[in-house]
Amino acid sequence: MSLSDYFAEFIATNEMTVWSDCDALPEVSVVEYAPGVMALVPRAVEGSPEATIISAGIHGDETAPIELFGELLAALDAGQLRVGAPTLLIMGNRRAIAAGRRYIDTNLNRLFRRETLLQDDHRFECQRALELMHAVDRFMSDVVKNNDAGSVLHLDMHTAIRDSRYPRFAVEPFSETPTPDAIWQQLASAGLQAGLSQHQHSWTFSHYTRHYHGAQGFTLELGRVAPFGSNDLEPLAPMLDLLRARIAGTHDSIAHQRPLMRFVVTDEIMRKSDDFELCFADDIANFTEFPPGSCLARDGNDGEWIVREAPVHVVFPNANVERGARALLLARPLASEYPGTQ
Ligand SMILES: O=C(O)CCC(=O)N[C@@H](CCC(=O)O)C(=O)O
Ligand SMILES: [Zn+2]
Repeated sequence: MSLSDYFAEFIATNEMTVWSDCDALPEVSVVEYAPGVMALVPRAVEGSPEATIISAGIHGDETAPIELFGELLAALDAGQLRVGAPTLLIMGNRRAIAAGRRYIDTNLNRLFRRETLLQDDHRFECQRALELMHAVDRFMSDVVKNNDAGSVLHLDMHTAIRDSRYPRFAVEPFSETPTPDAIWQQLASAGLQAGLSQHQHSWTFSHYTRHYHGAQGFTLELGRVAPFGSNDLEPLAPMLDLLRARIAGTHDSIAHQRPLMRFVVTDEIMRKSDDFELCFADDIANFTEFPPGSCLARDGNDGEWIVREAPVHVVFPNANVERGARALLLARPLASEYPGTQ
């Protein structure tokens, strides 16, 4: 069975896909950790190559990352991409992808919290979050050597609902430990134009690998949501190059010279009531700047959110989130444009 067939079947069928070993990767141990989750581990490795976790389809309507993932599978199947470093390949929300929806019961990318996610919550995404957390735990304990957790890179690929002043950007989950410069440089070389650092825990998938395992986890926004077949993958070619290089274990040879604009989240506005609305047009681009005095949102009896003394940049505004969920992030730029500096 090819990896492409396996993942296509996983998305398309309601039956459990059964992985049967393939001939295309003779020097690689290919193990199914959970449905739609494959660990590829080279049987003989030189040195200690850095492991990578690559996930797509956590939101079912974000198709460009799924197409990029498909390119990797095709290259692996064709023998055009050698596995030189441990890799965990994850296809997130099967049912939401098949339905072309962000999620089925609840937003999967808010559930990655060990302390609160219960085994007996039978909503589809809750069960899937448990499977994905266990798969990452297994990869980190069985495959990643002791003390190497900090070198593992988790790239959780998404696309944004709206346009963006920086069409491709990385969200860095909150952590006490700063991301090494070399990682920012890899992201910049992959064509990411901005990095947005979270100011508090957010319980997303990439936060999970960072918070519980000390890995380098990022949510990547790779353009705008579009149906399958309508994505322009050309601007994502450098991203594909990075993914290929990480799998091959050759990313050290990638040239780094692009700048990356850095922002930090200063606040988030939650939707509290049914009467929540944004004060600005629905289709403004991510990172649009609002000067002091601007109204950002109105929420039932809580009144209006007004920008105070310094301008803010608005990211992920969405009035239609579930009650209690994040409706927008407010960010400010860091002083320097260059990777790793603040
Ligand atoms: O465009 C939007 O409003 C949402 C795009 C998206 O799915 N973004 C991620 C970001 C996760 C993070 O904050 O790290 C999400 O909302 O889950
Ligand atoms: Zn998403």
